[in-house]
Amino acid sequence: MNITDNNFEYLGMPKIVLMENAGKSIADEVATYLKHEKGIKNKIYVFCGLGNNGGDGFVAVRHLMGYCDYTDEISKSFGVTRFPSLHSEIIVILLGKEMEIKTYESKENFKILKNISELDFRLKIKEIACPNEVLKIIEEIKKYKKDNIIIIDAMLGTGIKGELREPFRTVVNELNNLKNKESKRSNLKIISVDTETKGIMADIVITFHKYKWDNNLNKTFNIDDKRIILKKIGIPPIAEYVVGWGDLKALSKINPDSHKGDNGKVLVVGGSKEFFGAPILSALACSKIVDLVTVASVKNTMDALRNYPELMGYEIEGDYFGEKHITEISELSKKYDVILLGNGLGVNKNTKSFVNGFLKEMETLNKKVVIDADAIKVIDYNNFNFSENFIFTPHKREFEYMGFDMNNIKNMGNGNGSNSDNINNIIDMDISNIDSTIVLKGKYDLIFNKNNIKINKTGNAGMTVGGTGDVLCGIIGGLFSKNDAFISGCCGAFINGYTGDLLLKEKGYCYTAMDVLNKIPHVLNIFN
Ligand SMILES: NC(=O)C1=CN([C@@H]2O[C@H](COP(=O)(O)OP(=O)(O)OC[C@H]3O[C@@H](n4cnc5c(N)ncnc54)[C@H](O)[C@@H]3O)[C@@H](O)[C@H]2O)[C@H](O)CC1
Ligand SMILES: [K+]
Repeated sequence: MNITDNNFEYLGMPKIVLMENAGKSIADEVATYLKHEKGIKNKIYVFCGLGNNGGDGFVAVRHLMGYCDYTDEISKSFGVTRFPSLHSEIIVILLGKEMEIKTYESKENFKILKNISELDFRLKIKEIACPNEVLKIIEEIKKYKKDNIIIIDAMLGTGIKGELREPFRTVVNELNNLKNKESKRSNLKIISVDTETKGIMADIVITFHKYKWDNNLNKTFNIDDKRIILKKIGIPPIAEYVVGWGDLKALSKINPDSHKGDNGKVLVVGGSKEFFGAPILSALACSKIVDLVTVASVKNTMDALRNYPELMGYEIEGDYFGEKHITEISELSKKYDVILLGNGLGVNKNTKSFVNGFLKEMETLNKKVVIDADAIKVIDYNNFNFSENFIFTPHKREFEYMGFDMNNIKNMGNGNGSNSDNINNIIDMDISNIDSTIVLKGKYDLIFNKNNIKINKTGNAGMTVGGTGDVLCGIIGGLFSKNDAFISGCCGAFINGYTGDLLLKEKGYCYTAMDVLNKIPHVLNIFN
């Protein structure tokens, strides 16, 4: 959920506008349950949490005030035509203190309510922290037998973690008891905002944008649950399919008081007599993210490695990787979290038998592997399992080596594709056996596996300079040491391209892969 919210902000839509749309949609629906009969009062109790679920509640209250303000005989008797009616009263119960409200958008909306409640006696605001204050409010609600009682649960939404803490737990228990005791009363409704706070028995749930969030188990309604009312709040479908800073914020954080090696150990398996630089570029990129990076390669690479004290080396005998290295490098790989395979490996029968044999071992060891460049070209795909621990980083030609057809990709980026939420409408071929994550590089990178798909729009034509593919592989490998494959692929593509965009502004198109590599810490810091 937060990933989409934040990525929508990345697309330029401020969260406070989303909250406004959400809160208004709540008020528009709740207004239909208000009673406008003589002698009947509407009493709306809005229980608000300290996160954005509570924020939605604040916005809903403000819009509800508009629905409660209608002229009536009392107003006329005051000789004014528009005086807030006495027929409705809204009581906001904040489950905590104002200064504990978490987000900017919630704080701002709470401030507005405070300003209104100073002038309009129909709006009361109570800040409660301990459970027994809740009991007094419940007793108060029980007294109003004839009034139309609407209870709005804006306590917790998709951000809930673990078991309910106080005073939320008492509120939920007491509201459920009230509901049970007064079950015959048609004039008492509990309406939940976005999701039911854990355990509450809501009559109605007004939820936003969609019925369930794949990456957030707090929201998994099914379509035929009659209590659910779905409200669109202005989030276009693409917001769920674009890689943005929401994805970066969801990355696991580097633990500040960690020890050497806690933040990832990566083994780079690449290089050959001719191409000894490629694995070093990947390794250097990776070393900006993890603690320990070792390059296993031929002598030429080892000689070049001497210029980079931050990298460790492991020399293999010969000019190319071959069958005889499978056991040795598989053994070595056990000490590492992630293996980067392919940069500068060379394409010949030796490297072919090494890559296929080595990947079988990696699959047996359940090792995370980023498979790039030459390794992609030499795999025997007829006898290959796309394991979920593998990330591929092909460009278009390598993608076709893998047995895919570029004509099946409707690239969302240049508008000739569909933005629907079904992978097959974007990639119309059977990828049900693709557990691996594929980062298909292009003007817009497409990152997908059989369950997920996202598009990355960072980057520019300057990225075609040699070596940026090796840098991308290193970034993804570094992230992969502490995150799962899909988010590592997405964020690696985003960081690589975003770095290139910054360099384009600074240097025009003539930046190099080393410039990108050296800019990575700066970009990581922006989004940390
Ligand atoms: N894109 C949309 O659909 C929009 C949804 N909005 C609303 O935002 C909430 C999610 O907000 P968030 O701040 O991430 O989380 P919550 O408000 O649900 O809760 C966080 C809040 O609660 C505290 N907390 C967490 N766990 C517990 C617990 N077990 N017991 C007590 N308290 C808990 C935590 O400390 C935080 O203070 C979504 O549901 C929508 O309602 C946007 O407003 C509009 C766009
Ligand atoms: K709720």
